Amino acid sequence: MRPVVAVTSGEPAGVGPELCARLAEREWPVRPVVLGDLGLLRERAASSGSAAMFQSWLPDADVPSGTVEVLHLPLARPSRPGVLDAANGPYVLGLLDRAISGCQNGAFAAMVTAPVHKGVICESLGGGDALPFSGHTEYLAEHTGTPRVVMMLVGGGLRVALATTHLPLARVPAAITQPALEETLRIVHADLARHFGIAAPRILVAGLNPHAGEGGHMGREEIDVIEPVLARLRAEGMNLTGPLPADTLFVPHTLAQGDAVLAMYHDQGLPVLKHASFGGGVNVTLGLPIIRTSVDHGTALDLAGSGRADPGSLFAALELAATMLAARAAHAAGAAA
Ligand SMILES: NC(=O)C1=CN([C@@H]2O[C@H](COP(=O)(O)OP(=O)(O)OC[C@H]3O[C@@H](n4cnc5c(N)ncnc54)[C@H](O)[C@@H]3O)[C@@H](O)[C@H]2O)C=CC1
Ligand SMILES: NCC(=O)COP(=O)(O)O
Repeated sequence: MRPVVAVTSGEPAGVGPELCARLAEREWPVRPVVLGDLGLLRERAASSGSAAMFQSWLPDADVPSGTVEVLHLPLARPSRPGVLDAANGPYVLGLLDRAISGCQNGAFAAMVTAPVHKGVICESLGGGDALPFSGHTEYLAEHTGTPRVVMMLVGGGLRVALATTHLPLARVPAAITQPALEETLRIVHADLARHFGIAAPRILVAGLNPHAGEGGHMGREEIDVIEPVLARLRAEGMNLTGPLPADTLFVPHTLAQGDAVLAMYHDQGLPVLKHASFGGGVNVTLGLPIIRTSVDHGTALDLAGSGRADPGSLFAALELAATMLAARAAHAAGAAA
């Protein structure tokens, strides 16, 4: 029996629904079940030229090839491609809630997420200028009761984890405290072993400031925060290199010396990753009690309904969820032996 993986179809006005229809094009090592409005999925498949067939998910039913299994959850209002509607914000969050509860009660082995639109969800929550929804990562942490999680993107031969995620740049330095950085590194270390089969991970840690602070002349976070944490964790046996100047960390010679990079903030690490792998990269949430992977791109409202959106990242996200499930089982078996 293949493990059942929930695939949330995301923002209904974006490319998520049509990309989910394209899961019908392949056989998968896991059994994907798309969470979304069945009518919407049919309509977007048709408008984007997909020949996918759809069937309601019944755990014991057989599925002909070329068919997408769907757990139908109804839209609040009909959706047009490229046109956001805050009335559907609760629908999008409802997809996530259903996937989370299914992972927690054992119905699903993992979840994969198609893109959501953070702005329209904030609007639907009446956020004003506040940010009541800043991303799947933070939402999953809150809704699984996990105090800290880590966003890591995988692609183009790279693994790039982030010490901070969706935060205004001005708030980044204050968020990089010794306890936060220490917890983040522990999560990256543990999950590279648990979910990626890397027994003794080598982690390259970026500095925050240009030239990693130039010995304190261009900022002191490296001296006051990062170095003491690295020293403490090295004493426990972790293989950590840094703080490294971020501008040269991503040269091939340096990257070859690590299994993953820890960047200090979103736009320090992700542009490099997306340059190397856009369309085939995967976003993984480390530190959760469940396995969650996601596409590396957003809602692409400009492409919705056109059939021109590339499904490569969604396909890679599903493949990686399957690989992580296998690695987790092997790790657990090793620990029990
Ligand atoms: N996993 C998620 O839920 C993510 C959600 N977002 C959200 O998506 C919304 C739009 O973000 P943008 O910055 O405009 O990024 P975007 O990724 O939606 O679009 C950037 C450019 O990439 C293109 N693109 C995106 N996906 C593509 C695909 N599958 N195939 C071909 N081309 C593709 C778009 O057409 C556009 O030109 C925002 O609300 C953002 O927060 C962004 C990244 C990830
Ligand atoms: N830049 C990554 C992104 O926006 C996706 O974040 P999340 O929704 O997976 O938390």
